[in-house]
Amino acid sequence: MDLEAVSKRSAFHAKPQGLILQYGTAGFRTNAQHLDHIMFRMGLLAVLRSKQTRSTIGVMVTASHNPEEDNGVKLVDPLGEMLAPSWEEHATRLASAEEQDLPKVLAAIVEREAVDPQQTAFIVVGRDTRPSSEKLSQSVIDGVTVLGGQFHDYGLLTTPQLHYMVYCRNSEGRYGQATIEGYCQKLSRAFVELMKQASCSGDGSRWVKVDCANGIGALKLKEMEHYFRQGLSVLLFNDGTEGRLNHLCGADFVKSQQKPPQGMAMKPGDRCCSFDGDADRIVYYYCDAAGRFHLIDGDKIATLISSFLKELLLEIGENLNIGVVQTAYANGSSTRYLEEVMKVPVYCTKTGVKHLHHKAQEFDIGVYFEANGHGTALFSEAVEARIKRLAQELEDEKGRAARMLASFIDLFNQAAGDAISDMLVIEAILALKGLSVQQWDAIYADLPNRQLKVKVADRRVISTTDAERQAVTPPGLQEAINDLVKKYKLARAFVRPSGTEDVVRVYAEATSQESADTLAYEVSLAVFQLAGGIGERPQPPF
Ligand SMILES: CC(=O)N[C@H]1[C@@H](OP(=O)(O)O)O[C@H](CO)[C@@H](O)[C@@H]1O
Ligand SMILES: [Mg+2]
Repeated sequence: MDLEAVSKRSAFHAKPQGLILQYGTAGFRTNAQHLDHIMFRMGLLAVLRSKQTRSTIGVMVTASHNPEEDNGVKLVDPLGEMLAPSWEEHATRLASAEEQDLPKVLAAIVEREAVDPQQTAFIVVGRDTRPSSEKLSQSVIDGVTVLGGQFHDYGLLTTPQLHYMVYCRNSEGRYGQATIEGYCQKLSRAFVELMKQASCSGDGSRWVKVDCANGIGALKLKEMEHYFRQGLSVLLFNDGTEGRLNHLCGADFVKSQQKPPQGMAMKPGDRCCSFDGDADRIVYYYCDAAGRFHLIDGDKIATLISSFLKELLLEIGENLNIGVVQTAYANGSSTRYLEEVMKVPVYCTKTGVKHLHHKAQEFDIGVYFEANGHGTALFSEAVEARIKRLAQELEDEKGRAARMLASFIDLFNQAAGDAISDMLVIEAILALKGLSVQQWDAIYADLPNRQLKVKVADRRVISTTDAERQAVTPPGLQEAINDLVKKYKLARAFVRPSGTEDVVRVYAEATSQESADTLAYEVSLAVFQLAGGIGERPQPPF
């Protein structure tokens, strides 16, 4: 490895002095103007990780649901997973190193991780539709090549498509073909197969309205549509031809504002969904006859999916261990419904999909979703092999159920939460069960809830335990929250420092919107007072 060449090349990707960025929950993310050196350095790091794991590593250039002027980058590990935590630290160190220290920091990582410099490296790169993404992805490639790495640039991809490509390449084709064609065919074949089973229930002309957040999802759905048209028509809105990326639209906007995106023509009863800017999140919604908006978030998606998979297993007569993984943000009603009515065990992890993904791998079938709509289902290798065998061996109703489950296994993107794949899964389940969007929504009633943000001088003063549901520091904060929660029926509240924004997040839920709002406000005041609030005191959200 020619570290001198790295130094020379790095001069073309100079780091603004003093700029310190951290590899957070979703990689590096900030205004695109500050990211060129980060991209170059992540190209370098990807090469080291690839050499160490002797596998293909992915680099995705995107800032997901953040504004168009932002950008970001994250690395994808061999099985399509998020980068291992110890390497996140290397990423932060490498990104923060001043120019002259770069070779030293690289050499330290090589030594610490026992990277064999002679080993070959292969990197795949993808990017979203932001104006800054193309140039930034070239900087990644510059970093890859200066360290002698080979690469394939996929160009425009959704984030989950890149995760899929990495997984395929490292599974010697067992998971699928590492091409867009391979992705479209794998998912569409499974979907069309499932919809054939549903057509006997009389619904041959399904359609759904999709808000693409003016992002990559629109391009990729257009590219894929003809593969699955037999089973579903998609009516695209916010397809990027006019509006700005994520501006007043997209899954994050719809979930956090609890209202429809701009630019979508919604009639009462229409089944609608929104992707986020890199198409790894999805939420559904509809409007009733009185014009009231109803959101169907990640929790209800997880409930629909896990209940359906459980029913299929029952029909096949297989007793497999199925679990649902959520975070503290999951609506209390969803947890209660899953545990008490569906008798499905539920686990809570820290925020951030890597934690959920990791936990879900412990089950035969693990379904995970963040309330904001990021999630998927994972099937252990043994289960996948067994179901695919049963699909061929069994006959009658059992055989039909096994073949359906086998198709669902193919339809899920098991590398990462994927809005396109999840949408097809949901559409197939609704069609197979003959459920309308209103009937799906009626499975349980969400507890009213409120999320607020509080600015503090240093959010690291708040530390948490019990999957972020209890604050350990600063002293007195948890006691204050407990006292406030006690005032309301069936209420719950917690606070945690955000991993992607410089704020403390406050969450509260209760039996009425008024109580949830008041509780969230009171907890915000407690944070402001006990955790070093800055600027204006929190205002009531009503
Ligand atoms: C409450 C919330 O929605 N938090 C989001 C947000 O993380 P924070 O650490 O809360 O900023 O961004 C993450 C990355 O996209 C996502 O995984 C997570 O669910
Ligand atoms: Mg996203």
